[in-house]
Amino acid sequence: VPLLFPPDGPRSAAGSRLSSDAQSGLLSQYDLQYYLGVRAYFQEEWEKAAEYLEKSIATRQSLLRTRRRCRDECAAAGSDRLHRLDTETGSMWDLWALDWIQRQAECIRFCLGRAVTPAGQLPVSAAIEYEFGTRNPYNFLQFTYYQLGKASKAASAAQTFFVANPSHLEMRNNIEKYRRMGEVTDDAFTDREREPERHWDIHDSALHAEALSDWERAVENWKDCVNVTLQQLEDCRAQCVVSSRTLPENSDSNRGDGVYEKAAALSLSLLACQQSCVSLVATRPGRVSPHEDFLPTQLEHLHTAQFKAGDLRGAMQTLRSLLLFYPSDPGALGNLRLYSASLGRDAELQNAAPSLEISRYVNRSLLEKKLLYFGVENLDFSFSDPDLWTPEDIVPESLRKTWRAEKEMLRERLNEDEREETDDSGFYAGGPVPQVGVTIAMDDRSLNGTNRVVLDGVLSQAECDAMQQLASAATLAGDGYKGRQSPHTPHEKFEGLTVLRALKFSQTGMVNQSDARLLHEVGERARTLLHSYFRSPSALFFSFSHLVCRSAVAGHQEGRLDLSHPVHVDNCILEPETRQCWREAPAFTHRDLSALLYLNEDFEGGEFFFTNKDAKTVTARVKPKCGRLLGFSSGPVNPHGVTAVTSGRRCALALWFTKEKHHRDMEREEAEGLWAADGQSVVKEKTKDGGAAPASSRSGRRQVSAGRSKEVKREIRRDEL
Ligand SMILES: O=C(O)CCC(=O)C(=O)O
Ligand SMILES: [Fe+2]
Repeated sequence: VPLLFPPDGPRSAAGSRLSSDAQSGLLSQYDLQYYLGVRAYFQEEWEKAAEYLEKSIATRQSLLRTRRRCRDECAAAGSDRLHRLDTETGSMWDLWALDWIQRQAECIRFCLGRAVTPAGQLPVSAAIEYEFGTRNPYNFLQFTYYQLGKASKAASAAQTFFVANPSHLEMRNNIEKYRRMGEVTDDAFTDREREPERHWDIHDSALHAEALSDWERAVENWKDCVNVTLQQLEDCRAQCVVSSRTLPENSDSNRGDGVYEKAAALSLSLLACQQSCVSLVATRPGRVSPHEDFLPTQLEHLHTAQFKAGDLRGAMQTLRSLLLFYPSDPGALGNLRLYSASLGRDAELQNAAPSLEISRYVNRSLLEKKLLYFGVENLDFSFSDPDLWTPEDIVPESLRKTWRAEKEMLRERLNEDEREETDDSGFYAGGPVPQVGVTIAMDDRSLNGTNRVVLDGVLSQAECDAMQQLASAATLAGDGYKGRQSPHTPHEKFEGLTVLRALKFSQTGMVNQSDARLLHEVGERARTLLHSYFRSPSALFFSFSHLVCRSAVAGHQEGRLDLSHPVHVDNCILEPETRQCWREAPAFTHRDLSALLYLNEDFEGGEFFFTNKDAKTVTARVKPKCGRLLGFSSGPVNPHGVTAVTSGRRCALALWFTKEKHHRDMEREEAEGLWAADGQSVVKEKTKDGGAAPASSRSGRRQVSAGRSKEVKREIRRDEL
């Protein structure tokens, strides 16, 4: 967000610029609208935030459509100059070429000028492109609509964001919450960005039809999929040609490139942009890697479906299209021979030509690649080819050699990164454990990682029983706290109880006051132990904690393959494909230390495990049991998950700590305040670093009558919804 400063300074100027744009009826700067929306959001001016965020989305969509239209309208501009290129010789050739480009550019500029303001035609920053590419505007909109009480709109924004960010656990929780709201119907959960991704729906229907052996429908779906994919490619390519771009910078200013070198660099960068559409269109929202060989693979499927459906002519035509990508593919050639033999002398069938669209597509792509590889070899241009089918003879041998060497180096570097991984949390595991009876059961070495620990003996059996009892009592008490379906899996129920909620139950007599106090106190105990063991240089504040149980849903366990808690990192959004972890809102980025204090072992499954950043390779496992405290730094060095709980109920106190005071858990403080107001000592005392140390007393036997308790105003917090 800090990158989104408006280009023209003060707010009033920006606002008035936009309103005069609106009067002109032209499309204005969507990045400026977005900036105003985000700023209103942080100022909690929800109406205004919704207005500007929606405007920015709509303006961007119109702009993309306008560019495509202008490209189509101007496709023929100046083409009479092109004909001269074939006939003219000598020094006039380049002038005709420049003239042709000039005509095209003029046509496009004029076309855009009729629909878009001059500022709206300028390129937006990479940060804005990233925001829209990851659908972050819908993240802001979700919360904005929630604040405005527009639950259906919020649900749709949540869904739209989630489709592109499927590992975002908080948004998943939000969607679950919207689903439980009576006023939100199923069709509210629409993906608002579906249109430019509709080839995926068709793709999936085609696969579905195949699975059902419904070959007629599969043929229709695959044909449709190929066509829509080609259209999406055109839409994407149009954006390269028509949107303004900055001239490629001289990498070396002394080289003194002239106008021709600049022109070459610019047109090569346009070609590279157009080529990159292959990857963009083949990448599902929310995924990082494209489907490899997307178009040829669709043709393979289409061919099989046509054959199965008895459409030999169609199958033959599709094979010929496929051979344009892979001219010497032995499977395709073999099939072609087979068809020829069985079709006999039916001339019409034998001559089934490849699809015109595919043949145009392949030819154009080959021409572009030739130019690009020329640039790579001779002009220091860098280009990464998105296709697997590129024939070898298009790539100069010298390049192929360099690539092989680079690939090798990259592989080595990746291995090194894995080994040299460090944790920037500031923790330094290995400090003393200041409690009698507590032992270090596993450390960094035995847990195969950085800043991880397992301490045993933190709770007595009686304490574990009391806490489990508390979980059961709170479940029985109802009042909004019913075991609900887990946000992570449909095969388990999930119950969570915070200290404040336990206190309020105790005030109405539904749970024991002493148990509510115990819940608070064992959290403090865990905090002290971990603060000391991890030698935290700063204070550790509670960020959030709850008593949480996961129960297997009987009759739903057969052949289960999912996890109780999918692999994740607590303070960032893990992207296993790239091994990156995005420390960005609204992940709980302020969490520094995570802990689980386990209460029981009488269940099946439910094992905790750490993985590498690939989210696959398990590096250590921890089996829960009463009094076992697992602590680890919340950052990217510690991806983790929980295996399926297939029978029984698994309970733990989950705790997250932060080093930043302003992120401390206000709810917990509220509970402490209520206890203090009732004349009970708060079970903590301030230490010099601002943190809290546990007191020895486990007081609080007195039952408070329901009538006397003060009602606590509690709002849904941003991280809860
Ligand atoms: O329950 C556990 O063992 C781990 C839970 C967890 O990773 C989480 O809630 O973030
Ligand atoms: Fe976690």
